This record gives sequence, structure tokens and C-alpha cells, in this order.
Amino acid sequence: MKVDGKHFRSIWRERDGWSVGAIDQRRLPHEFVIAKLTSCEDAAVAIRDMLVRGAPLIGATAAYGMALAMREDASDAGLKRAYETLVVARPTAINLKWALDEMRAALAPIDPVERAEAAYARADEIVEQDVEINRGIAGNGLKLIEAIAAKKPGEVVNVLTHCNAGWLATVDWGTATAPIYLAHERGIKVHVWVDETRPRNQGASLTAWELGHHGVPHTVIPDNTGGHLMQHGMVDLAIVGTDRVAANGDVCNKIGTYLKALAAHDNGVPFYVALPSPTIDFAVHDGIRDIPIEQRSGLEVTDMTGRTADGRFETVRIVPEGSPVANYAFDVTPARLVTGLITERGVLKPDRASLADAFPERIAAAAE
Ligand SMILES: CSC[C@H]1O[C@H](OP(=O)(O)O)[C@H](O)[C@@H]1O
Repeated sequence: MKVDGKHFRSIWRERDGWSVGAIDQRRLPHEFVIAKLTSCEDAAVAIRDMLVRGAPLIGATAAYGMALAMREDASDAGLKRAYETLVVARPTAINLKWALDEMRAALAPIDPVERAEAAYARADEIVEQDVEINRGIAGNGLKLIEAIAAKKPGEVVNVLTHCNAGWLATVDWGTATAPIYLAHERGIKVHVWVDETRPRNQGASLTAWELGHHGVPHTVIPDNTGGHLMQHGMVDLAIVGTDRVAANGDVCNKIGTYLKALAAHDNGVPFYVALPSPTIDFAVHDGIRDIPIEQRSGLEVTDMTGRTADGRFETVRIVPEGSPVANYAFDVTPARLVTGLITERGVLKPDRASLADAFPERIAAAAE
């Protein structure tokens, strides 16, 4: 999307035809730094250390990681090693395995001599497919915003979102933010309550940065504020992203999403989840029971890094030395708390039948 009028994507193949450019999201919002990935290991580390993050972008990065690997070693052993290196980079977003399975299916049957070129071609397809899917999500989600706007003519539609499911979490457009960007571009008055999203603050650092540079009105709020806003009629709907949707419609997303869904349910606020179909995992039948929840370093909780008034970066500790810390990166919202799933093929009920009807190919993939 736009950064001060200039169009950007979050990842791209460089002009040299083989290296990969990506925005280093750890440096935002204060610095806009482009990283260059030149090996499979670079891609794996970029995913693990969250230089890139967000389920669809993790998948796109892994796809290019496989292409970089094929430049290094296109043998069957090299293909196996690349898959195994990348698939463990982070455990929760199913898009990582989905992209790697797509790449392996394209590369395994062909002559190793042809694999590098074929890998870049397939990775490019995955990247363009993400953009196309997100445009579809934008159009389907827009209808929800338009319906609310029609009921309150001339007034602002207030949307709450959690974490960053914006264009920085995908190749472009985002998922939860896609309908918001489209509504804004269509002249609908929209305002976004942006959950800061502790401990990594993807909302405060990434979503606010995105929306600000695209000119979308927004307000950053502490994570614990959403319930209060919903109680006082200040949220018309919530739209969040997801890292994995189980066959029963349970939704895995950034830690804290479940609490927002509970508050929305208690206050009659529609709670939508936006997702591209690769995020559906029919191999998982019960999200709460079966989806692996990543636990990250406690340092993400004990420490905070920011920029001082005079432009220096400092990291400070906010938790007493010796206090144990738990850092669960995701939680699972049961389908009963989800109003609808905004996909590229429409807004679906969060249940197996609706998902299977809309995306039969995802059932086939899970059976493989
Ligand atoms: C469109 S997927 C975005 C999804 O990914 C984020 O997690 P992370 O920043 O740890 O990769 C978060 O769960 C977002 O909703």
C-alpha cells in the first residue's frame, strides 16, 4: 500500500532476479529499512526473528526461501533440507507449511536443473495470488462496512482491530485492513481503534504506521481499552486477522484476540475475522485443542525498546529481575464468538460446512 504516496509491497524479488527485498518490520515505526535476503537461511531467520511476520507474508517469505535454496542446492537432498529448515521457523501460522507444500509439489517432480527457475516462478505466483486474494477480501469486507455506514449516514464507522493484519502482514492490502483501505478509498468515513497489542506492539508500531501513511484516521489504544469502548457504543465492528482457522471454524490469532471476541459477544458487537483460504487448516478439527501456540522469549515481555526524544534507541526493563515471565504469542477464539469469516470467496459462517463448500480444495490439501 502507500507510504507517503509511494506504493510499496512488504516483500519482492529484486531487479537482480534472485535476491529478495523485504521491509525490516522490527525497525518500524521509527526507521524504514529494507533488508536483502540472499539465502534460504536468511529467509528462515527473517521469519523466526520477525523481520517479516504475519501469516501470509511468512508463507511468501518461505516460498522465496525455497527459491534461494534451489540456487544453492537443487538436489533432492537440498530440497528436503530447505523444507525442513524453513518449516520450523515459526509453528502457528499454517501459511508457512502451505507455501512450502506448494513449492515442494512444484519442484519435486522436475529435473533439479530446472528447479531454481521453477521455484522463483512458483514463488512469484504465490506472491501475486496473495495480492489478488486480499483484493477479494477487501471487496467482501467492504460490504460489511457499507451496511453499517448506510445505517448511520454521515457518521464515522468505527472499526476495532488487533495486532497487525495489514499490508505489512501480507504482500499487499492486508487482510483485516483490506476492507478498511478500500472503504477509505471509496470515501466512506472510517476510523480504526488500533490495539497496541503487547508485547511486540504490532498494532502500535505497524498498524498505526500503515494507517497513518495511508491517511486512514485511527487511534492507538492500550489492549485493555476495547471492552470499555464496546460497552459505550464506540465500536461498530471488529475485524481481525488470523494465523490458522480450524475445520470447526475456531480462529487462532494474536494473543488477546479471544478477550476482544468475548467483549464483542457481551456487547453485541459484530466480530469478523479476515483470512485468505491458505489460512484454513482442515487437518485441524478443534482449534483450541489442536493448534500449536508459539511461546516466544520472555525478553519481549520484560523489555521495551523505543526512541528517545533526541533520536537514540534505548531498551529498558519493565519487569523485576527474577520475576518469571510467560509469553504466549497466540490464542484461539472459538467459532461461537465469530460473526463471520471474510474470505476471497465471500463472508462465511465459521463452521466446517461453510468452509468446505467455499474451499473444497483445502480439504483435498489436508487429506494429502
Ligand atoms: C494476516 S495474518 C496477521 C496475523 O499475524 C500476526 O502474528 P505475528 O505478528 O506474530 O506474525 C497476528 O496474529 C496477525 O493477526
